[in-house]
Amino acid sequence: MVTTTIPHPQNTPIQSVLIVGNYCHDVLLQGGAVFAETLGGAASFISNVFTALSVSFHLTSKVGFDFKYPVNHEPIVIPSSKTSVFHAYFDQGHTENAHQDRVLKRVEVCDPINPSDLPDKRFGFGMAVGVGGEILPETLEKMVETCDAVFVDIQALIRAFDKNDGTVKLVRLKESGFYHLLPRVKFLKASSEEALFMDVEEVRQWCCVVVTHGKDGCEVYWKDGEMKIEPFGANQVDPTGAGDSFLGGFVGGLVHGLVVPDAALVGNLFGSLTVGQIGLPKFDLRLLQRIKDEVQRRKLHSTCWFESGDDLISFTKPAGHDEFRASLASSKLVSRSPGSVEQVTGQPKLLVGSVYDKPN
Ligand SMILES: Nc1ncnc2c1ncn2[C@@H]1O[C@H](COP(=O)(O)OP(=O)(O)O)[C@@H](O)[C@H]1O
Ligand SMILES: O=P([O-])([O-])O[C@@H]1[C@@H](O)[C@H](O)[C@@H](O)[C@H](O)[C@@H]1O
Repeated sequence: MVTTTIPHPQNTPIQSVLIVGNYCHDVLLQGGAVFAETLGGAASFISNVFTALSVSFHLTSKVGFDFKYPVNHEPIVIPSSKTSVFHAYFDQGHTENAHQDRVLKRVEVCDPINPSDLPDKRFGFGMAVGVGGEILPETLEKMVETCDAVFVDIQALIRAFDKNDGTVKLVRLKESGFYHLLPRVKFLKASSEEALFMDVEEVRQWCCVVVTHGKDGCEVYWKDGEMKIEPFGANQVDPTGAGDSFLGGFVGGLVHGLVVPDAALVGNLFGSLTVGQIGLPKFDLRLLQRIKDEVQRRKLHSTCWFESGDDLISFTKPAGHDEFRASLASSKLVSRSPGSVEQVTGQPKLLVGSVYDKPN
């Protein structure tokens, strides 16, 4: 079995998670018209998945006086600031330096998250998941000091914003001001577009790199190997938040004691559930119960991170991985009925009936 020396947090069975990143308002546009307004930000998509998976967490997030969505985990409200707002344009085609299927513009920006905004306590897991440049190098530094295992979404590190219209551009990870911290980070997640802005071969020597590939699932790279994790099918109507929900499912799976390949399947599952809906997804309660049951069953049958007691995480697909995938896939088949749907935070507001269909 291939293993690597990632210590498991504090040898305690139940892990607490710190999520750091601002909520935002998302406005989705197509053909010059707004078709939906929703709560956004990686923090909101990840909280949604954690609540679905019964993972408890602390969230540090900032919004302005105009924040308009009810949420279960209250953000810090900055009275002198507006909430960050992103406009997502789905019909401007491919650009060299941005997400392939949408052009994002940050049109309002809330305050950054400073080290002093973080709670003064230790966490098993920390997640640096900014969307609008709100995570500062010193904030990530405090996270690596106070969290046993830090997970970073590369978008928190490499986004730059056009001075005139806020268009999101990407800068190379090496020039981001965060590079020196990577040896202290445990997992770095990037979409395939974002991965072009880093040297995967170099970074995987320091931390595990997870690259997501949309409908094709994801790939995990670590020092001594790599593996592809199969996707789940989906009827995509809105790609927003797929990567965030993937990360929520992945970390949620690890928190529940799954090994990396199995947790990445849970990530793929939540990514696929997210693209099937506009904005923050609602999850069918029976589907969630099936997923949680499968995760518990799987945990009992694999050598789990927290219970192995040897401080090692296995990156090899354990026996039964394909069966676990099949059982998760079949859990998607449970039918939806009125009253069985859960959504933990803000509802999207649909302004016109049509939805965006991502070209594959
Ligand atoms: N069309 C799709 N069908 C099935 N799964 C998808 C689809 N799009 C995304 N996913 C899932 O969500 C994950 C993240 O999506 P991706 O588009 O790579 O991220 P991002 O939203 O950051 O660009 C993928 O690895 C995959 O598991
Ligand atoms: O779609 P995805 O890349 O996973 O994540 C998205 C961010 O890129 C975007 O800035 C934000 O406005 C969305 O709400 C969502 O968080």
